[in-house]
Parts: sequence; C-alpha cells; structure tokens
Amino acid sequence: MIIKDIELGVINIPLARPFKTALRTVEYVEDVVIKVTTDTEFSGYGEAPPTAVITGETKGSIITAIRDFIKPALVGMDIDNLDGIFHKLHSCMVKNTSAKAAVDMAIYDLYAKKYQTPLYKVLGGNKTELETDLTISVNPIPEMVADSLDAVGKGYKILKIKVGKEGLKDVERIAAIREAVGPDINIRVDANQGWNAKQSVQIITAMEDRGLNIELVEQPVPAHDLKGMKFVTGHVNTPILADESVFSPEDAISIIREGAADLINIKLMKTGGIYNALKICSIAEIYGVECMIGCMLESKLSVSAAAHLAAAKSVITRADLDGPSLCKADPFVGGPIYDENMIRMVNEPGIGIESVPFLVID
Ligand SMILES: C[C@H](N)C(=O)N[C@H](CCC(=O)O)C(=O)O
Ligand SMILES: [Mg+2]
Repeated sequence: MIIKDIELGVINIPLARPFKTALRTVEYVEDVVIKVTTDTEFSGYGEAPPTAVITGETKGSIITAIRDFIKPALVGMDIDNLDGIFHKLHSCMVKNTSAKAAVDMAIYDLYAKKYQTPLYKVLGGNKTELETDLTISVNPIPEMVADSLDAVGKGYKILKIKVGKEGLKDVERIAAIREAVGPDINIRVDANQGWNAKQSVQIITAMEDRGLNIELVEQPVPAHDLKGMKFVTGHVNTPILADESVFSPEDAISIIREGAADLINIKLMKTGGIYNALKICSIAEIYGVECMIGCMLESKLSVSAAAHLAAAKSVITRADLDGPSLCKADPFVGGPIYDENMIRMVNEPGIGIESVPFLVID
C-alpha cells in the first residue's frame, strides 16, 4: 500500500459554549483535516488544531508544514514501512507537532485498516471503554458552579476546572464547586501556566487546608519553568501533572528525572502523534509514572486517535478527552461512541471514522 497524496481541508464546528482558559478564549473548533490516499481503496484521516498559544502553530503553518515539507517526504512510501515513515516525518522539519500528529494518525489509521483491525488492537490494547472528565471553563464563580452542576447532571463524575487568572481567588472557585457537587465528584484543576511557583504552593496548600480534595493540579507554572514546577511538586501533597512542559519523549525524561512533576499529560498535538506518544508511555512505565491522555480543542477525529492510544496503554490511567463533548455538532460517521463521560471503543478497522466532511484547500 503506497502513499499517493495528502489532501488538505478545514472543518469548522461551533462549540456549545465559549471555551476559556488562562491562555485563551475560543468559540469554534477550526481545525485542519487531512486525507492520506494510497494506491488502494483505503484512505487514512487526520486532524490538527491550530493551538498557537501552546504549540506555536496556526492554521496556515499547519497547512504549509504538511503541503510543503511532510507530503513531499512521505509520498511514495509503503505503509508497511512504519519505522521509515515516522523517521522521515520527524526529520523532515523540527517542531510543527500538530501538523505531524495529523499525518501520524492518518498513517496509523491506514496501517490498521490494511490489517482490518481497530487501531487500539493493533497497538496491543484491550480496554473497551474509557472514562473522560469534562472541562469547566474559567468564568465568574456562580457560572462555574452552574456549569459543574450541569455536567454532574449529565453523568460526569470527573470535572477539570480551569483556573489561573485570579491568583488566590481560585481557592474560592474550587471551594464553591466542591460544596455544590459534593464529595463524590473527582475534581482536577488546570491552571494552564497561570501561577508562579510560590503562588502555586500558597494556592494549592490553601486548597489542601480547606479539605477540597483535589485529585491533581495541572501545569501550575509556565511551561519553561521546570525549577518552579519542581519547587511546587516538592512543597505540596496534591499530585502535580505536567502538561505544556512535556512535548517530546526527551521532555518526559527530564521532568521525571528532575522530579519536577508526579504525572504527565500526553497529547498527540504536543508529541507529534502516536509514534512519539508510545515512547513517552514506555518512559513513564519504566519510571513508574502514570499518564493522562489529553486533547486540545479537537473534534471526534483526532480525539478518537488519542482514545485508541489510551485504550491500548495501561500506563494511561486518566482521560481528558472531552473535545467532542464541547462541540455543538458531530459531523463524522463512525468511530468510538462518545456517551457523555464514557467513550466506548468499537470494532471498526483503523480509527473507525468512515467519512470526513471538509473543504478542500488547493
Ligand atoms: C479540551 C481539554 N479538556 C483541555 O482542557 N485542553 C487544554 C488545552 C486546550 C486548548 O487551549 O486548546 C489543556 O489541557 O490545557
Ligand atoms: Mg492542561
């Protein structure tokens, strides 16, 4: 099965509510989607969100990276030569991890389709369902309480609360949500780099002293501040999860060896796809560190690729795969079933998405 072409397009899906973090506010999923065609009837699909504030990529940069660098490197290669394909994908240019992720997942999609097997089984997995959290955007406290209660009403048992814009006031945010949802709901907190190290210790300690029972705090300090993250990890009891600080397998080794975080958030858009994500899984297994699988503002296509990875790896013990649930519509046919907090894997070959409606870019 020989790679013939990579077709590019864009999907535009409104979000059910504006998505607000310490880094940005977004109202649409407006992602690049690709179709890798071959000399057979099989095609593979991929998706890349332009998350400039995290990966540095824009819609334009993703399209250029794929069209001008990745496609010329991969056209003509045999899908069975996975190792060769991924070496070329990662050596044809540096960075541009979301562009690479879209192509990586389309290649895995094709490989699993060739063998008529669901991707998670090709990756060696046997989890048939995953439980995801739902993200609550950072807003005035009464709105966040209402959103949290709404999520619990829909069956979510894990909430990921966005904070990081108002310092110590975040303690009041979490206290109000904990009081409203009760003790049985699992609360994760994501500061998206919004605090400094000392502030993080003060805020997290205050949450601990008030008995708010936080499962973990995600990326409290700026991505580059490993020293600060290590300080936080060493001075609080709540587990610290590295997100924006970990893109590559090398980053994972540094964070773990430094003791800078307790947990790692793997996102395909940071790793450049499944190939490097598997390396992070192996590193985490060796060091006995658990991982979360996360997503950017992505639709069902790329989130499903992440779901296949999570279904395959026991070291991925937590899922933040709520992208499809945040979207107002699902334009795709096939793939895993997103039933609020539960993601159920299905037996279709590859990622499972059968058709991708997108606008073709010349
Ligand atoms: C959507 C997901 N639950 C999430 O919160 N991801 C963010 C980054 C999302 C973005 O800004 O696109 C995260 O984990 O930091
Ligand atoms: Mg995060």
